Amino acid sequence: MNTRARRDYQSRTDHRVTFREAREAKKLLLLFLIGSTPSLGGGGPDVIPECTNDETGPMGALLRAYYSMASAEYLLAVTVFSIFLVLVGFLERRKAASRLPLPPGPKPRFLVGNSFDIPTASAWITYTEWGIQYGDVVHAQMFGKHILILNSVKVATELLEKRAPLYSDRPILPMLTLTAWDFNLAFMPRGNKWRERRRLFQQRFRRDAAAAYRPVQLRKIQDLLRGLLSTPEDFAVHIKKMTAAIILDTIYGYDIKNMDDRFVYLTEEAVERLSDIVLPGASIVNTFPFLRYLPSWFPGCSFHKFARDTSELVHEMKNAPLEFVKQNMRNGSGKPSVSECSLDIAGVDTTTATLMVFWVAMTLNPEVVKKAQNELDAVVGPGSLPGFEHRSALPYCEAVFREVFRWGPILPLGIPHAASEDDIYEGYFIPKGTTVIPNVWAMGHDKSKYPNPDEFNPERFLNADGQLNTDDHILAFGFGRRICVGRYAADATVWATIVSVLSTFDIAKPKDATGKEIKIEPAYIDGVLR
Ligand code: HEM
Repeated sequence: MNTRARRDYQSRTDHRVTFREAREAKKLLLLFLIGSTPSLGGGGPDVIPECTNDETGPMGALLRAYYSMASAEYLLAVTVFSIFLVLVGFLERRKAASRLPLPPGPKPRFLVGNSFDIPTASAWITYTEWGIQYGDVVHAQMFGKHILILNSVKVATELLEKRAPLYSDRPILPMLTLTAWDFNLAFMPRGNKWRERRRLFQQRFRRDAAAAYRPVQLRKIQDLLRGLLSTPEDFAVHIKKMTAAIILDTIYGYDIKNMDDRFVYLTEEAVERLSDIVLPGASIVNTFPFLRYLPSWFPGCSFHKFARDTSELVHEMKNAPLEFVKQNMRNGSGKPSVSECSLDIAGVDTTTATLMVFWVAMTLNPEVVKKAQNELDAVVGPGSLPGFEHRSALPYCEAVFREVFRWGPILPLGIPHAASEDDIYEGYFIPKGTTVIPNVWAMGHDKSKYPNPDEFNPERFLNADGQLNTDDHILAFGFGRRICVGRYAADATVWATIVSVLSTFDIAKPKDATGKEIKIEPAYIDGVLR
């Protein structure tokens, strides 16, 4: 054998060794991947032929090359295979999960689902009845879109709070974008923009920061009392002005002067339109998003005009305070700039609506007014207005405050959340994208917890000794990571207004010309806000 032939032979032999060992290594690698070897750190690299630095000659070089190639190949294979396994596992789980039943609910019809079962008015009553029939978690569908109704505090806590990362999104509603309402934090999908804005809001409205607004709140409440003294019949106007004034001052430093203020008008108008934008089934484009790309003359696409008009209104509403602040900037006040925060429905109209519920409740329950006034007289004394320092000494007034939120939640179906991933709850499948509606009305009208729930009865929050019980969770502020950011400020405004009004005024039914009381039938306007 000549030198060249020997080298070829040697080289072929080395290759044979390498291929054989490589085959062996691959076999072991496969065994490892299917679970025969203990672990990547233990079994994996150990099975590859050892290669030391002092190994010389072509065999050493080949083994070194092989070692590094095999390691890279090995790692790549492990990575690819692991990703593959994760994907298969995910798909398998999804397949298995989707084989699980959906939560119980009214039987859907072909294509339209439960579109005809979901009422456009007082839906919370129907949902509460479904709760009695089907259970705490009820499923419905509209043209293939899943809706989950949560009828008890237990399930709302389980899903919206304990599984908050899965249930902190909002449903995608094209109409919100078309009307420009999507600027509002309350309707923003979960994501960085929402997180950032919420964090800013929280900085200004968390419990201790909100306490700084008390002087503004008390000042505006005194304006309300003066207004009530001069024109008591305009109580609704005075309340609106007060809540708007508090929000505008605390968020924008905007000191509102009178009710004709364009900003208040714009806010009211824009909020009124929300029910035609966000309620399930309210707008066809929310059900069939492709319609947004069709022209307004196309049959069924008249929503375009409504959307255009509303978006002009919303833009003007957003810019009105900006214009004002430009002219009246209070430099160095430490308040957020307009570009950082945005006024939202949650601020003005929720507080106004809650105080209107209080007004109705007092008109219908004069004995509650009397009891609260007796407590105020005993604790604060005549001739003085109650302050926050009196709060803990006024358990009956606190019970009135809690009962207002329970008896007449102004967002009876909260603001819907959305599931950002598939989920399984008590053996039921909840698909990604499901709209999740907390039925706050049902929770506060649960007969087992609140007997005679339609009665306004503050005593349900008191123990036999007249002290407050532990039921202090105000469900009306929502749940989980989407819970109302303004709740501490709202809590203070509502409480201080209730006690200030009760300590200075009687609230009673109006009388006719003969002095007879006029009967009052409380009626709620259907909408996002009642
Ligand atoms: C009595 C008055 C109020 C009530 C009943 C109320 C109720 C609510 C409810 C039910 C939500 C949705 C919670 C959820 O999705 O689970 C919400 C969200 C919100 N509220 Fe309030 N709210 C009130 C006052 C306020 C005030 C005064 C402010 C601002 C200063 C405010 C700011 C917000 C904001 C920014 C959101 C959106 C939070 C988010 O989606 O991350 N609210 N509110």
